[in-house]
Amino acid sequence: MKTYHQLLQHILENGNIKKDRTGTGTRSVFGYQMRFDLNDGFPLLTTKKVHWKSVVHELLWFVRGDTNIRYLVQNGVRIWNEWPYQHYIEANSLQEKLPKHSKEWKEAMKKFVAKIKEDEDFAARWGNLGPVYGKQWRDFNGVDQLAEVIEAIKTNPDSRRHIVTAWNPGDIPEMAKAGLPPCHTMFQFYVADGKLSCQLYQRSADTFLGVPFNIASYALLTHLVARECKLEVGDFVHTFGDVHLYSNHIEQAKEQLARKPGKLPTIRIADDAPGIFEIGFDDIELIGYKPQPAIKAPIAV
Ligand SMILES: Nc1nc(=O)c2c([nH]1)NC[C@@H]1CN(c3ccc(C(=O)N[C@@H](CCC(=O)O)C(=O)O)cc3)CN21
Ligand SMILES: O=c1ccn([C@H]2C[C@H](O)[C@@H](COP(=O)(O)O)O2)c(=O)[nH]1
Repeated sequence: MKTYHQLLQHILENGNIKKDRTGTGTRSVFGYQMRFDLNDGFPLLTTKKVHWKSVVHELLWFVRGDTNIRYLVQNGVRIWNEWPYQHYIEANSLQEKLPKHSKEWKEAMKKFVAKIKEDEDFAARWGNLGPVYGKQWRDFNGVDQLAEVIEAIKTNPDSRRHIVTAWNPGDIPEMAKAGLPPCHTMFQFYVADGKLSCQLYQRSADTFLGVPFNIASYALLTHLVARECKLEVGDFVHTFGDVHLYSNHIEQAKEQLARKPGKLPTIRIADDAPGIFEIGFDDIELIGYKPQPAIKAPIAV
């Protein structure tokens, strides 16, 4: 995963100092591309431990068209909790009582998450992120983009129109309320030599926390779609707009850069596993993942 290290290094050397929505501050560059041949192994970072379980559950949650964090919470995935929680705080005018990132804020978040898990009505009211990825992939103004793109890959592999877009302009204000406008904005598939490649355009990228998840997630999506279409896997191409390192991730990035990348793991999907729309967590096995220890970093909300 030298490719990812090169991106970290590139931002450290060339990043513009830039303010951002969260008030954290970033070093950022505009435009960058990485390419991973999925036949070289599964691109899950080895120079820090990435929470694989979250990657798989989040992707299955997108594929099933779900937008409520309840499924994630019930499966021990924490990565989307902050946004509906902050929306709950603001909708109930609790900002003064619970200032972002304070001790009280953190304590109250635990209670909020427990309630999402236990109380179905509360989850229905406060756990929804709005019409984010899952909704757009499966029902973009009535179009099941994921099902259609899979059908098109099977019937017309040479097409140059194998696109899924999460950027639905009319829905952006609704997404911004409790979630975020999509960061992984659109992706395209390409077939050559019996291999399926995928390219993602990511408009905004948190290089230290988000990108390792995004690479793994789209690599897994490519495997699942290839299996569905009886193709081998090709490349995953990751193209960026504003790709940044938050100012409170710089030391962590340097710590990671000092580590040497190890051998990549592989994945195996059970032969008797159902298709992409029914596949379960246990059907997907990660083999030989031996990462170096996790590196903690605060998330910008
Ligand atoms: N600022 C920001 N960065 C992101 O990457 C991001 C957002 N916001 N908002 C929406 C989603 C949520 N994603 C997230 C959120 C949290 C982590 C995170 O905290 N990761 C830690 C711990 C993971 C765990 O074990 O639960 C990590 O070390 O990777 C990663 C991706 C990606 N997205
Ligand atoms: O999958 C994801 C989702 C989000 N991010 C990051 C990119 C930015 O740091 C924030 C979003 O903030 P905006 O102001 O809406 O750009 O989340 C990511 O890297 N990957």
